[in-house]
Amino acid sequence: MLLSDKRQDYISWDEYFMGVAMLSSMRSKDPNTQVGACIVSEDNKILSMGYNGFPLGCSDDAFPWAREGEPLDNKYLYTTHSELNAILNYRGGSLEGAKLYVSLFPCNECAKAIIQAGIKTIIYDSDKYAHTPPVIASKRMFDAAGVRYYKYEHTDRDICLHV
Ligand SMILES: O=c1[nH]c(=O)n([C@H]2C[C@H](O)[C@@H](COP(=O)(O)O)O2)cc1CO
Ligand SMILES: [Zn+2]
Repeated sequence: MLLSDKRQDYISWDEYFMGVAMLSSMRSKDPNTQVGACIVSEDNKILSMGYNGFPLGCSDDAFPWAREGEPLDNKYLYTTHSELNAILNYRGGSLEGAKLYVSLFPCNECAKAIIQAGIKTIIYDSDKYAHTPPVIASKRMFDAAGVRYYKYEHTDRDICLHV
């Protein structure tokens, strides 16, 4: 038998892909909630990434990032969610059978896109809106459609980037 000299403290697949999702979230201009997503093939290849932001051409300086106020004067009508951005950013064909790593549990609108895109597994971190109708509806649809979801398990490892 050959003795392997490989490193033992390499990061797991889940740490790797959730790390990429978290890094993507750092691109978000949303002052309150930054969300990142990373779509991965069944054989662990990264297919796409996304974060929450305004659509192309809609300047972060012209559109509002406020949470409150009149519907036309706050962010909710204008933001594209990280999961939808990750799906739309993929130009390579089918996402059938793919996995989605996301830093916040997907809302109902993203759930519809996720299901229709053929994504079959969700690995999420925060579920801070679990009690709200969009997330309750989302879980109801995932359960009906056979989309599996499980919470990311944090490890003790600190992953630092010094750039
Ligand atoms: O699944 C999601 N994905 C996603 O990208 N978002 C974005 C939209 C908003 O920019 C922000 C939520 O804002 P807030 O927490 O201030 O309500 O996160 C929100 C959700 C809701 O679950
Ligand atoms: Zn959403």
